[in-house]
Amino acid sequence: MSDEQAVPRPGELPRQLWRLIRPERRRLVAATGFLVLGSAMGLVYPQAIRVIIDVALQRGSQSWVDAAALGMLAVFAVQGVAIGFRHVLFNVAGERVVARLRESLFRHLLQQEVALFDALRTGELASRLSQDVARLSGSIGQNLAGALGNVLTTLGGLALLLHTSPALTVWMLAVVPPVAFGGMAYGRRMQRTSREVQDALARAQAVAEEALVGVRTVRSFVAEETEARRYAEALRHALDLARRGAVAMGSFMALGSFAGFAAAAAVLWRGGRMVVAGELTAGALMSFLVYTLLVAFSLGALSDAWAEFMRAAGAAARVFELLDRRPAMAPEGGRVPASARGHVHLEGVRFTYASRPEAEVLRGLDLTLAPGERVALVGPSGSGKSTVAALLGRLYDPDAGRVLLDGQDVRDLDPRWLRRQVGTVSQEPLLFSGTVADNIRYARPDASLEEVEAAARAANAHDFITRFPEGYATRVGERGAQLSGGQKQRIAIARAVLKDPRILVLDEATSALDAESEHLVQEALDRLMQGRTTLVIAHRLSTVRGADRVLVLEGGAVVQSGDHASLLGQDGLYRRLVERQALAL
Ligand SMILES: Nc1ncnc2c1ncn2[C@@H]1O[C@H](COP(=O)(O)OP(=O)(O)OP(=O)(O)O)[C@@H](O)[C@H]1O
Repeated sequence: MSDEQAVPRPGELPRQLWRLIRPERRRLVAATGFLVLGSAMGLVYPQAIRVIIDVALQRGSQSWVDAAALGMLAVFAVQGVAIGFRHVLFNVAGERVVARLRESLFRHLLQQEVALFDALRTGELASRLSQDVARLSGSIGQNLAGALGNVLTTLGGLALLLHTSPALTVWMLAVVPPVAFGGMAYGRRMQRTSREVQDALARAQAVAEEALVGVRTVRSFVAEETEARRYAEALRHALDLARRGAVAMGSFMALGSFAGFAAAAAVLWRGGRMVVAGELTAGALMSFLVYTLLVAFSLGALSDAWAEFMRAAGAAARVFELLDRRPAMAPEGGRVPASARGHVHLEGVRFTYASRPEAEVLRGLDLTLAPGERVALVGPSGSGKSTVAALLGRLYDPDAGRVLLDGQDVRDLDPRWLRRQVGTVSQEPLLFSGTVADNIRYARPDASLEEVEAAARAANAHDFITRFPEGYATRVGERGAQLSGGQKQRIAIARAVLKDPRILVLDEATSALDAESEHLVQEALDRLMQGRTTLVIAHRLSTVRGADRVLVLEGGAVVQSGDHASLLGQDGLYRRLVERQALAL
């Protein structure tokens, strides 16, 4: 999804935006009031200049000068207050809209089917949450306010110019706007050049980083000189671009400054002649010049704001596209049986990951788990074991065939209810930053501390948790970084105990724990499996020995089934796997 190309469908964006902005309408109306007031004050003060020059100076009256100056001060004071309120109100409204947008986007993202996350890069999703939304926030808050102010100043300024002298206004309009727009267009080109320089520098940095991170490899291949040359080359490219940019900028500054002052001189020349001819007062000419500057700056700022709006529209389109997306798998709704017995049946299941359409993973898989039965799934790497587990929790739907729980197609059941019946303990359990208790409670946020402790006891985790100085309130660090592998696993088991599902999917850890830890984890798992239908993706001989039945998976289908002893007696894949000590590796 490339930048700046996604353009919203007409009519769509305003409606979606309005829904988000609506709650801020009072604040925005007040902000607009202050905006109008501020802009009006900006347009009033040149009148004071006119009064000072035309009336006060000609009459030689000190008191008129004083009055005009005081009047100007009052105008600036009001303008200052208006600018302050405008800024606060627009920004707060903008930030509130953006927070609302971020929240609903995040909520909506979490509702999407898992397959979407396989296809999209996480970085891209995170960038929508942060950068795209931030770009929108800039537009809604400051930019919109600024642009509106500039429109008002331009229109008001033009009206006052026409009022002061229509003839001079026509003259001014022929000279000033082309210079203002020309300057802005050029400025944007300069921005592009400076972005190119940034990109070139970033590429040079990537070269340096690669070499520094891999300094051991560089050293052992005596490639220091090669790397230095690569870096120098990348730098030279950036330097070339920067030099060209500097020359362009220099000529722009020369030309721009000349054009700007020449335009002012042209207006002054024409106006001066009118003053000499008695068609205009000196004060009117001065205020005319000030209005001209105001209009020129506002026009320039407007064309900048326009460019920013176009970028924001692109960002908005990407954000709203996601916000509009309906999950391919409804997140809730469907039958809610009173209880589950735990009979699982997969019938002729075929499945291909949408993100990998060329490789069919499951090819007509049949599998039955009786209530309370403990079944081990083994097979070579990539044979689809984890995929079977994912289908049980309905993270994906099969392309053909059915997954049945107690004889009912899982697609007819409420997914939230279904997922409460299926508990998973994976190889590398993911803990969230927070306390130990928070992590165990993840299964049931309303569980009492007693229940959390009971679950931890059942998972052989209570002892090590209470040995921490802060016990259950110990923070585990991001992704549980402050815990050992065995501790993380036991917390994950405690989580599953608390969830108390009818069906259990265990993905046995491949990385070996030390014997003591291994024993504690195994004991906890045995306790957890009691009375539950269990599917273990097995990696250890001890696990398959303890299973009621072993299923051997190959090429996306069950090729052998039976208990350990009988399978070992057959000349087949199972025996080869056991001989190679590679049940599932
Ligand atoms: N999210 C995904 N998107 C696309 N392809 C996937 C995805 N997950 C797994 N696959 C592919 O599907 C096939 C089966 O993967 P699966 O993880 O089910 O195998 P496995 O038997 O559990 O393997 P292992 O023992 O190595 O964990 C593999 O070829 C894998 O590359």
